[in-house]
Amino acid sequence: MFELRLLAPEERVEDLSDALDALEALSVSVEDADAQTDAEQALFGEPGMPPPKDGWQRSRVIALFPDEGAAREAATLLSAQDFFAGCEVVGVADVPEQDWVRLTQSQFAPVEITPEFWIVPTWHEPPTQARQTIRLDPGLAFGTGTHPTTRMCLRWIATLQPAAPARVLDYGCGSGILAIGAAKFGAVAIDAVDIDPSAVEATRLNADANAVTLNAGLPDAAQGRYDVVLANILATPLKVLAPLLCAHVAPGGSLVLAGILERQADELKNAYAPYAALEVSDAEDGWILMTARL
Ligand SMILES: C[S@@+](CC[C@H](N)C(=O)[O-])C[C@H]1O[C@@H](n2cnc3c(N)ncnc32)[C@H](O)[C@@H]1O
Repeated sequence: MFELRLLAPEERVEDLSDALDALEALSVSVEDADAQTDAEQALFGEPGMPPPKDGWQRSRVIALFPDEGAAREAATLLSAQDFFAGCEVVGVADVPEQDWVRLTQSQFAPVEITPEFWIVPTWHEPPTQARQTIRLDPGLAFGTGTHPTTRMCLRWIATLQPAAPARVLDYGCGSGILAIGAAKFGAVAIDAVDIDPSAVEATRLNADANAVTLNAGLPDAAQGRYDVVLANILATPLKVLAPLLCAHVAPGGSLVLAGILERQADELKNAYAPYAALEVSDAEDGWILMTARL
Protein backbone atom coordinates (compact mmCIF):
# COMPACT_ATOMS: atom_id res chain seq x y z
CA MET A 1 0.00 0.00 0.00
CA PHE A 2 1.00 3.62 -0.51
CA GLU A 3 0.23 6.67 1.58
CA LEU A 4 -0.33 10.17 0.29
CA ARG A 5 0.77 12.77 2.87
CA LEU A 6 -0.72 16.26 2.79
CA LEU A 7 -0.67 19.36 4.97
CA ALA A 8 -3.84 21.40 5.35
CA PRO A 9 -5.09 24.34 7.40
CA GLU A 10 -7.98 23.50 9.73
CA GLU A 11 -10.68 25.01 7.48
CA ARG A 12 -9.67 22.77 4.54
CA VAL A 13 -9.59 19.44 6.41
CA GLU A 14 -13.23 18.51 5.91
CA ASP A 15 -13.22 19.23 2.14
CA LEU A 16 -9.94 17.40 1.74
CA SER A 17 -11.13 14.34 3.67
CA ASP A 18 -14.37 14.23 1.65
CA ALA A 19 -12.42 14.49 -1.62
CA LEU A 20 -10.04 11.70 -0.54
CA ASP A 21 -13.04 9.51 0.28
CA ALA A 22 -14.48 10.27 -3.17
CA LEU A 23 -11.10 9.31 -4.69
CA GLU A 24 -11.51 5.93 -2.98
CA ALA A 25 -8.76 6.28 -0.40
CA LEU A 26 -8.81 3.13 1.77
CA SER A 27 -8.51 5.28 4.88
CA VAL A 28 -7.97 8.92 5.80
CA SER A 29 -6.42 10.00 9.07
CA VAL A 30 -5.86 13.50 10.44
CA GLU A 31 -3.12 14.39 12.94
CA ASP A 32 -1.77 17.56 14.49
CA ALA A 33 1.20 18.51 12.27
CA ASP A 34 2.59 20.34 15.33
CA ALA A 35 2.31 17.35 17.68
CA GLN A 36 5.27 17.01 20.09
CA THR A 37 6.20 20.69 19.57
CA ASP A 38 5.38 23.84 21.56
CA ALA A 39 2.64 24.61 19.01
CA GLU A 40 0.77 21.31 19.71
CA GLN A 41 -2.97 21.92 20.19
CA ALA A 42 -5.14 19.74 22.43
CA LEU A 43 -8.62 18.98 21.05
CA PHE A 44 -11.00 17.54 23.64
CA GLY A 45 -14.28 15.83 22.80
CA GLU A 46 -16.88 14.80 25.36
CA PRO A 47 -17.22 11.01 25.76
CA GLY A 48 -19.03 9.40 22.85
CA MET A 49 -18.90 12.70 20.93
CA PRO A 50 -16.51 13.77 18.16
CA PRO A 51 -13.98 16.53 18.93
CA PRO A 52 -15.41 20.04 18.44
CA LYS A 53 -13.33 20.69 15.29
CA ASP A 54 -12.46 18.76 12.11
CA GLY A 55 -8.72 19.39 12.39
CA TRP A 56 -5.84 21.29 13.89
CA GLN A 57 -4.48 24.69 12.83
CA ARG A 58 -1.91 22.76 10.80
CA SER A 59 -3.23 19.29 10.08
CA ARG A 60 -1.32 16.37 8.62
CA VAL A 61 -3.74 14.38 6.43
CA ILE A 62 -2.68 10.87 5.49
CA ALA A 63 -4.61 8.85 2.91
CA LEU A 64 -3.92 5.20 2.15
CA PHE A 65 -4.17 3.87 -1.42
CA PRO A 66 -3.79 0.34 -2.76
CA ASP A 67 -1.02 1.31 -5.22
CA GLU A 68 1.39 4.14 -6.04
CA GLY A 69 -0.47 5.17 -9.22
CA ALA A 70 -3.73 5.80 -7.35
CA ALA A 71 -1.91 7.85 -4.66
CA ARG A 72 -0.09 10.02 -7.25
CA GLU A 73 -3.24 10.49 -9.33
CA ALA A 74 -5.13 11.63 -6.21
CA ALA A 75 -2.34 14.15 -5.47
CA THR A 76 -2.58 15.57 -9.02
CA LEU A 77 -6.37 15.79 -8.98
CA LEU A 78 -6.48 17.42 -5.54
CA SER A 79 -3.81 19.99 -6.43
CA ALA A 80 -6.04 21.22 -9.29
CA GLN A 81 -9.03 21.95 -7.00
CA ASP A 82 -9.92 25.46 -5.73
CA PHE A 83 -10.29 24.22 -2.16
CA PHE A 84 -6.68 22.95 -2.23
CA ALA A 85 -5.43 26.56 -1.83
CA GLY A 86 -3.34 26.67 1.36
CA CYS A 87 -2.80 22.87 1.27
CA GLU A 88 0.40 21.13 0.31
CA VAL A 89 1.35 17.69 -1.03
CA VAL A 90 4.16 16.40 1.20
CA GLY A 91 4.74 13.19 -0.73
CA VAL A 92 3.80 9.63 -1.56
CA ALA A 93 5.47 6.79 0.34
CA ASP A 94 5.44 3.02 0.33
CA VAL A 95 3.86 1.58 3.49
CA PRO A 96 5.58 -1.63 4.53
CA GLU A 97 3.32 -4.64 5.03
CA GLN A 98 2.36 -4.93 8.67
CA ASP A 99 0.40 -7.30 10.82
CA TRP A 100 -2.46 -4.80 11.28
CA VAL A 101 -4.37 -6.97 13.74
CA ARG A 102 -1.32 -7.31 15.99
CA LEU A 103 -0.53 -3.60 15.63
CA THR A 104 -4.08 -2.60 16.61
CA GLN A 105 -4.14 -5.03 19.50
CA SER A 106 -0.83 -3.71 20.80
CA GLN A 107 -2.49 -0.30 21.30
CA PHE A 108 -4.92 -1.72 23.87
CA ALA A 109 -3.07 -2.73 27.00
CA PRO A 110 -4.77 -3.82 30.24
CA VAL A 111 -6.23 -0.83 32.12
CA GLU A 112 -5.74 -0.56 35.89
CA ILE A 113 -8.82 0.51 37.85
CA THR A 114 -7.35 -0.32 41.25
CA PRO A 115 -4.12 -2.29 41.83
CA GLU A 116 -6.28 -5.45 42.06
CA PHE A 117 -9.02 -4.68 39.51
CA TRP A 118 -8.15 -4.54 35.80
CA ILE A 119 -9.83 -4.36 32.40
CA VAL A 120 -8.01 -6.87 30.24
CA PRO A 121 -8.39 -7.36 26.45
CA THR A 122 -8.93 -11.02 25.57
CA TRP A 123 -5.55 -11.25 23.80
CA HIS A 124 -3.67 -10.25 27.00
CA GLU A 125 -2.85 -12.31 30.07
CA PRO A 126 -4.22 -10.58 33.20
CA PRO A 127 -1.49 -8.83 35.23
CA THR A 128 -0.30 -11.07 38.08
CA GLN A 129 -1.61 -8.71 40.79
CA ALA A 130 -5.16 -8.71 39.31
CA ARG A 131 -7.66 -10.33 41.69
CA GLN A 132 -10.67 -9.19 39.68
CA THR A 133 -10.84 -8.60 35.91
CA ILE A 134 -13.28 -7.63 33.18
CA ARG A 135 -12.36 -9.19 29.82
CA LEU A 136 -13.28 -6.67 27.14
CA ASP A 137 -12.15 -5.92 23.60
CA PRO A 138 -12.62 -2.59 21.85
CA GLY A 139 -15.89 -2.65 19.94
CA LEU A 140 -18.55 -0.35 18.57
CA ALA A 141 -20.06 0.62 21.94
CA PHE A 142 -18.45 3.19 24.26
CA GLY A 143 -16.73 1.82 27.36
CA THR A 144 -13.38 0.03 27.26
CA GLY A 145 -12.09 1.47 30.53
CA THR A 146 -9.75 3.94 28.85
CA HIS A 147 -11.96 7.00 29.48
CA PRO A 148 -11.69 8.73 32.88
CA THR A 149 -15.49 8.78 33.33
CA THR A 150 -15.70 4.99 33.02
CA ARG A 151 -12.69 4.50 35.29
CA MET A 152 -14.16 6.70 38.03
CA CYS A 153 -17.43 4.71 37.96
CA LEU A 154 -15.49 1.46 38.15
CA ARG A 155 -13.39 2.73 41.07
CA TRP A 156 -16.65 3.52 42.88
CA ILE A 157 -18.02 0.05 42.02
CA ALA A 158 -14.84 -1.53 43.44
CA THR A 159 -15.85 -0.15 46.86
CA LEU A 160 -19.11 -2.18 46.85
CA GLN A 161 -19.21 -4.68 49.68
CA PRO A 162 -19.65 -8.22 48.36
CA ALA A 163 -21.68 -9.09 51.47
CA ALA A 164 -24.51 -6.74 50.45
CA PRO A 165 -26.32 -8.21 47.42
CA ALA A 166 -27.39 -5.24 45.36
CA ARG A 167 -29.92 -4.60 42.63
CA VAL A 168 -28.07 -2.37 40.14
CA LEU A 169 -29.18 -0.26 37.17
CA ASP A 170 -26.59 0.78 34.54
CA TYR A 171 -28.37 3.56 32.62
CA GLY A 172 -26.54 4.26 29.31
CA CYS A 173 -24.62 0.98 29.45
CA GLY A 174 -22.59 1.26 26.18
CA SER A 175 -20.37 -1.83 26.22
CA GLY A 176 -21.93 -2.92 29.53
CA ILE A 177 -18.65 -2.38 31.34
CA LEU A 178 -20.20 -0.86 34.49
CA ALA A 179 -22.90 -3.52 34.74
CA ILE A 180 -20.29 -6.26 34.34
CA GLY A 181 -18.08 -4.53 36.92
CA ALA A 182 -21.01 -4.40 39.35
CA ALA A 183 -21.57 -8.14 38.86
CA LYS A 184 -17.91 -8.82 39.60
CA PHE A 185 -18.28 -6.88 42.86
CA GLY A 186 -21.29 -8.78 44.14
CA ALA A 187 -24.39 -7.27 42.51
CA VAL A 188 -26.98 -9.97 42.00
CA ALA A 189 -29.74 -8.43 39.90
CA ILE A 190 -28.53 -6.10 37.17
CA ASP A 191 -30.42 -4.20 34.50
CA ALA A 192 -28.30 -2.51 31.80
CA VAL A 193 -30.13 -0.17 29.42
CA ASP A 194 -29.22 2.08 26.49
CA ILE A 195 -31.04 4.01 23.77
CA ASP A 196 -28.68 2.48 21.20
CA PRO A 197 -29.67 -1.10 20.23
CA SER A 198 -26.08 -1.90 19.20
CA ALA A 199 -24.96 -1.03 22.75
CA VAL A 200 -27.59 -3.41 24.12
CA GLU A 201 -26.26 -6.15 21.84
CA ALA A 202 -22.63 -5.39 22.80
CA THR A 203 -23.59 -5.54 26.49
CA ARG A 204 -25.15 -8.97 26.05
CA LEU A 205 -22.08 -10.30 24.23
CA ASN A 206 -19.65 -8.80 26.75
CA ALA A 207 -21.69 -10.13 29.69
CA ASP A 208 -21.59 -13.64 28.18
CA ALA A 209 -17.83 -13.35 27.61
CA ASN A 210 -17.45 -12.52 31.30
CA ALA A 211 -19.85 -15.24 32.48
CA VAL A 212 -22.04 -12.53 34.00
CA THR A 213 -25.83 -12.71 34.17
CA LEU A 214 -27.65 -9.46 33.51
CA ASN A 215 -30.72 -8.14 31.77
CA ALA A 216 -29.80 -5.78 28.88
CA GLY A 217 -32.43 -3.78 27.02
CA LEU A 218 -33.75 -0.43 25.87
CA PRO A 219 -34.45 2.16 28.60
CA ASP A 220 -37.95 0.83 29.41
CA ALA A 221 -36.28 -2.37 30.67
CA ALA A 222 -35.41 -0.32 33.78
CA GLN A 223 -38.19 -1.10 36.23
CA GLY A 224 -38.67 -0.34 39.92
CA ARG A 225 -36.08 0.64 42.49
CA TYR A 226 -32.40 -0.24 42.65
CA ASP A 227 -29.78 -0.16 45.42
CA VAL A 228 -27.38 1.46 42.94
CA VAL A 229 -28.13 3.53 39.83
CA LEU A 230 -25.11 4.27 37.63
CA ALA A 231 -25.29 6.68 34.69
CA ASN A 232 -22.24 7.76 32.71
CA ILE A 233 -23.83 9.86 29.96
CA LEU A 234 -23.26 13.63 29.61
CA ALA A 235 -24.31 16.64 31.70
CA THR A 236 -27.22 17.71 29.47
CA PRO A 237 -29.03 14.34 29.26
CA LEU A 238 -28.22 13.71 32.94
CA LYS A 239 -30.07 16.92 33.85
CA VAL A 240 -33.08 15.90 31.76
CA LEU A 241 -33.04 12.41 33.29
CA ALA A 242 -32.83 13.67 36.92
CA PRO A 243 -36.40 12.81 38.00
CA LEU A 244 -36.36 9.44 36.19
CA LEU A 245 -32.97 8.32 37.55
CA CYS A 246 -33.77 9.42 41.10
CA ALA A 247 -37.14 7.63 40.97
CA HIS A 248 -35.22 4.40 40.30
CA VAL A 249 -33.05 4.72 43.44
CA ALA A 250 -34.34 2.77 46.47
CA PRO A 251 -34.47 4.59 49.82
CA GLY A 252 -30.93 4.47 51.22
CA GLY A 253 -29.59 3.57 47.76
CA SER A 254 -26.82 5.28 45.79
CA LEU A 255 -26.90 7.41 42.68
CA VAL A 256 -23.60 7.58 40.74
CA LEU A 257 -23.28 10.03 37.84
CA ALA A 258 -20.42 10.59 35.38
CA GLY A 259 -19.84 12.31 32.05
CA ILE A 260 -19.70 15.65 33.88
CA LEU A 261 -16.95 18.25 33.46
CA GLU A 262 -15.60 20.01 36.60
CA ARG A 263 -17.19 23.29 35.57
CA GLN A 264 -20.62 21.62 35.28
CA ALA A 265 -20.78 20.54 38.97
CA ASP A 266 -23.09 23.34 40.11
CA GLU A 267 -25.51 22.91 37.18
CA LEU A 268 -25.85 19.23 38.08
CA LYS A 269 -26.24 19.92 41.82
CA ASN A 270 -29.03 22.39 41.05
CA ALA A 271 -30.81 20.08 38.60
CA TYR A 272 -30.80 17.22 41.12
CA ALA A 273 -31.50 19.35 44.23
CA PRO A 274 -35.27 18.58 44.27
CA TYR A 275 -34.50 14.85 44.48
CA ALA A 276 -30.96 14.28 45.79
CA ALA A 277 -27.96 16.12 47.27
CA LEU A 278 -25.18 15.42 44.79
CA GLU A 279 -21.55 15.66 45.92
CA VAL A 280 -18.33 15.48 43.90
CA SER A 281 -16.70 12.24 45.01
CA ASP A 282 -13.90 11.73 42.47
CA ALA A 283 -12.11 13.67 39.71
CA GLU A 284 -9.79 12.79 36.84
CA ASP A 285 -8.51 14.80 33.86
CA GLY A 286 -11.15 17.54 34.21
CA TRP A 287 -14.02 15.06 34.66
CA ILE A 288 -15.87 14.51 37.93
CA LEU A 289 -17.92 11.74 39.53
CA MET A 290 -20.99 12.94 41.41
CA THR A 291 -22.79 10.73 43.90
CA ALA A 292 -25.71 10.94 46.30
CA ARG A 293 -27.36 8.75 48.94
CA LEU A 294 -31.13 8.91 48.74
C1 LIG B 1 -20.44 7.73 27.65
S1 LIG B 1 -21.26 6.27 27.17
C2 LIG B 1 -21.05 5.31 28.67
C3 LIG B 1 -20.89 3.84 28.43
C4 LIG B 1 -20.54 3.03 29.68
N1 LIG B 1 -21.62 3.03 30.65
C5 LIG B 1 -19.27 3.54 30.35
O1 LIG B 1 -19.36 4.00 31.49
O2 LIG B 1 -18.20 3.49 29.73
C6 LIG B 1 -22.93 6.80 27.25
C7 LIG B 1 -23.96 5.81 26.76
O3 LIG B 1 -25.24 6.35 27.09
C8 LIG B 1 -26.15 6.11 26.04
N2 LIG B 1 -27.19 7.13 26.15
C9 LIG B 1 -27.12 8.45 25.80
N3 LIG B 1 -28.27 9.07 26.11
C10 LIG B 1 -29.10 8.14 26.69
C11 LIG B 1 -30.43 8.17 27.22
N4 LIG B 1 -31.16 9.28 27.22
N5 LIG B 1 -30.93 7.04 27.73
C12 LIG B 1 -30.20 5.89 27.73
N6 LIG B 1 -28.95 5.80 27.22
C13 LIG B 1 -28.40 6.91 26.73
C14 LIG B 1 -25.29 6.18 24.78
O4 LIG B 1 -25.89 5.47 23.72
C15 LIG B 1 -23.98 5.57 25.26
O5 LIG B 1 -23.91 4.19 25.00
